[in-house]
Amino acid sequence: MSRRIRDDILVRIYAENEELLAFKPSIKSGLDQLKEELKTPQTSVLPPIQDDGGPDLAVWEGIMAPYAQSNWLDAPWLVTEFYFYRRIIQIFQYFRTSYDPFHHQKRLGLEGALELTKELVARAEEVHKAGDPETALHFAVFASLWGNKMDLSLWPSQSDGAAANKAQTFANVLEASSVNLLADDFSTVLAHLRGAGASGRVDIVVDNAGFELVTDLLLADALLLHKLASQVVFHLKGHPTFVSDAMEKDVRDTVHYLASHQVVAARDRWSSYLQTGQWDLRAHNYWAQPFPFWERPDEVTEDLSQSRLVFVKGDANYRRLLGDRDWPLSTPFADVASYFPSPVTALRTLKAELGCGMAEGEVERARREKPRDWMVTGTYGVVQFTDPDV
Ligand SMILES: O=P(O)(O)OC[C@H]1O[C@](O)(CO)[C@@H](O)[C@@H]1O
Repeated sequence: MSRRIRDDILVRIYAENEELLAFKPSIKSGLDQLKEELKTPQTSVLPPIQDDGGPDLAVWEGIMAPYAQSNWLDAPWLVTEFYFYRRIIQIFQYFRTSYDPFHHQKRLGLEGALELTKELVARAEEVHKAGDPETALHFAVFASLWGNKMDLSLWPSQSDGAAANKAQTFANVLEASSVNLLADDFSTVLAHLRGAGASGRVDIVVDNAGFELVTDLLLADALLLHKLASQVVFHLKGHPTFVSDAMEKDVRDTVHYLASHQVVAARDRWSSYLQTGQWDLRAHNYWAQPFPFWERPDEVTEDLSQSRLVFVKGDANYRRLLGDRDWPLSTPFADVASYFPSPVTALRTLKAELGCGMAEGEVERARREKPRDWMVTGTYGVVQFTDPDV
């Protein structure tokens, strides 16, 4: 982990913020110090987050208190990953400047996926016109699930030349989706959304900006168009983290960018959803912290409990849903996630070695097909639902 952060993520941070670093030596030396720590992760004790004006400082003191003497390797992986990104924004003084060191990558992710996005939105429009809510939701849920395989932490943004490959890859991914599903509660999700008191509010705990975010917007669009929700609330990171994770401004930038690049749905519908509040964007620093989801500030619990269904996107959010624990893989999802304050659906491609709710036969199949890395490449996915009240 520390090597990937140092040799990949940190290298890109230097390169993509070169202009700023040239006249801000304090930021450069902060990055240099972090790089030094990561060269000797087994002996570098994790320094506390300093007062950088962040409203989350006391929370981070609490998070890091048990690890005051820990180094990069002996503190839990999830904690050090979130901590790394919190250190980065401390170095860049995000809370004083609003400077997003990952802006460039997020932008490349969006631009590099423009052709693919147009193709996908056009397909979604055809599906909507056909008028069948089940087909429309199916298309949108699986686009949103497999959109998570495109995240920038695994797929560095590339030039336009690679866009065709991405389009092809994504087409293949969608096609292969049913084969690569290790748990599929789609029909229960649909029944729930169509159930008593249909419509109302549906939430999405968002993961990455770029192409994945576009697929989440498609999901939110489908929910409204087919009257499966009357409002969609997006939960976004309060500050830059995990490279490409989406913040409120990334959603607005994305809709604006697509609207000005002839994506008609973005121009005609998505912009007005944002204006009317049918799409409601809510940012909280909690989403950028390593707590298991059963440890929540009261206001987050209160907020989520208003929802008819919360979609939880991506691998890092899924790890938090499971408390990053090593559950037996066949443990029913309901047994793990029944603490959630509302009905919940996880849309996750597997990128970390943990999981639940997967039948033994499916796990065996995946192990046979990709013995070395079936859990970490995003090849396999799950759609898992539970309603704690049922
Ligand atoms: O964007 P996602 O789906 O949350 O994936 C991020 C994942 O990448 C990693 O940082 C490395 O694989 C995992 O720790 C994390 O779960």
